[in-house]
Amino acid sequence: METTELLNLLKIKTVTGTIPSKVTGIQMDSRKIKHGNCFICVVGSNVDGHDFVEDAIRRGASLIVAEKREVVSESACFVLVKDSMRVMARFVQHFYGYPSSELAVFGVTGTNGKTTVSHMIYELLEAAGRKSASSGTLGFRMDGISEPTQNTTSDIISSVEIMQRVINNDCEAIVFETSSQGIINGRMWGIDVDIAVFTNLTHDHLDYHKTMEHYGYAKGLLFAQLGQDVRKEKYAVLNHDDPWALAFSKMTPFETITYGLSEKADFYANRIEYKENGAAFLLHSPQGSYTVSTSFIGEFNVYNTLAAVAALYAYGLDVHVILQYMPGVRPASGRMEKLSHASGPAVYIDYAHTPDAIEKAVNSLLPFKKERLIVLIGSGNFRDRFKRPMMAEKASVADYVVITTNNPGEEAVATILRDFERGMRHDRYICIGDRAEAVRHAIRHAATNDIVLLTDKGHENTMLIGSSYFPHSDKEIALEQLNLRT
Ligand SMILES: CC(=O)N[C@H]1[C@@H](OP(=O)(O)OP(=O)(O)OC[C@H]2O[C@@H](n3ccc(=O)[nH]c3=O)[C@H](O)[C@@H]2O)O[C@H](CO)[C@@H](O)[C@@H]1O[C@H](C)C(=O)N[C@@H](C)C(=O)N[C@H](CCC(=O)O)C(=O)O
Ligand SMILES: Nc1ncnc2c1ncn2[C@@H]1O[C@H](COP(=O)(O)OP(=O)(O)OP(=O)(O)O)[C@@H](O)[C@H]1O
Repeated sequence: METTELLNLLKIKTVTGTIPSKVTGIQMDSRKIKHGNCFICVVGSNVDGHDFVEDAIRRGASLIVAEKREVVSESACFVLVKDSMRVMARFVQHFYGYPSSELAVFGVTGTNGKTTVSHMIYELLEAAGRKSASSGTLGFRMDGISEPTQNTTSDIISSVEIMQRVINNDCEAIVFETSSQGIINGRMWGIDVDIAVFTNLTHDHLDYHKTMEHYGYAKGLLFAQLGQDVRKEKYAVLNHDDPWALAFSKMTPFETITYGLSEKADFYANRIEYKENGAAFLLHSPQGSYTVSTSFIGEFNVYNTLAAVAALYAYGLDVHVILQYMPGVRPASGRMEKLSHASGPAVYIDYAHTPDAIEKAVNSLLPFKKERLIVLIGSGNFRDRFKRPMMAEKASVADYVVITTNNPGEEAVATILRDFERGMRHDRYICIGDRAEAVRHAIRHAATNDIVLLTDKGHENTMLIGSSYFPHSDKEIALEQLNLRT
């Protein structure tokens, strides 16, 4: 692309050096620079991108966008700007031809349920023959491929590149899981979201956001991101039963479609039958009432199902068409995933890592308890320490609790265990710092009629100890231990 085409997008800038005629790509990471690329310096939370200007030039960058005058040299053309993140969003969207405008874009946000709802939307679109993609905690998925992503919400350059691939693959839709950190850090800037979905808002990430108000504000920005151009067909899909939905509905001029268990919601469920391997209920929708059967356990998954159905209705699919494919959709990896093994206790691998998610996961298993419910909880690496006693309090409903770590990183194991212990409501628990040993203990300790719920690790297959990642899979360890019992 002509460099001047990009530079003309900016009103306030200072350019030094000879402007290269063309830009061959845009990068925020010097290690990815190729000949003729534009390198955008971003001040990060670990390091400052301005420190990598020389590296970027050595690798072939010919245009540098920076906020700090000190880095300017004669080795390249420099563009000094006020805010390089903003410039990056504009440059990269322009460079790739605004790909989100050619796709139906779903954005799913909320404290819990983003992955599950995104997974359901993606699987249902595919089943209905609407070629699609999704990007989030489980990685980038399209056409049977699954590639890991660093974040739940990827940086803007990765997302735009992904959308370009999705268009080249003739897809019509993409589902983005949008974390509050991703939104507030501008990782969604310039993405033309068509259907914004809200699951719920409860305690999490307060190490980052400090207050629930700021956390809510960050989530709300997704609904503001629908924009103001009312010639477009856009929708906000909101959980009627969550008090934050009202605030989010005020952030958009577009129609809101609500879901929940209240009869006031546009999509609501009643006559719910909870089963050990799913749920069945009566769904009431603007297109009539239908019986629904799913492989998703617990009330929270009834909400997730309603959110996905409402989002796909907003997209343009008929409710009876969506529901036709619902029985074939399996839970996402590590989300209330029941291990399949010949005998022994029922073991569930789950990703619950907030007080609300622990409560919901525990409550969804209680009706099936024959003898005891054993719950394993863990955390680490200084992540939102305030939530740990609250998680332990919710886990206390179980008959026996195994307190452990998860990705302890640089944090002292004793501190993590003590944080949890403060929230315990009874003394039927044990603290085991090493997670692998804790998982083994939970299974060894369980009788055949017990239920074991392993939370917080879900699909992940690594463990951060110190600054290094080691292989670790709750699922593999649990299956090994179960096999030893037979
Ligand atoms: C605190 C935070 O949000 N960090 C995110 C941020 O990275 P950063 O600011 O730390 O970047 P940095 O390492 O300081 O580097 C600064 C700049 O120098 C550049 N650099 C660096 C090294 C080098 O050799 N050359 C170079 O050019 C980097 O590319 C970058 O542009 O920008 C990166 C790119 O977008 C993110 O990957 C990274 O997420 C980190 C890994 C993270 O853990 N973030 C968490 C807080 C997060 O965002 N979590 C949510 C999920 C929450 C949930 O739902 O549970 C998420 O969306 O993932
Ligand atoms: N709607 C919901 N309400 C409360 N808890 C939920 C809900 N959906 C899922 N959960 C719980 O939260 C856990 C994580 O679910 P999921 O991965 O779908 O959420 P998420 O928002 O994507 O989380 P993260 O952003 O941390 O990946 C599940 O394993 C389950 O225990």
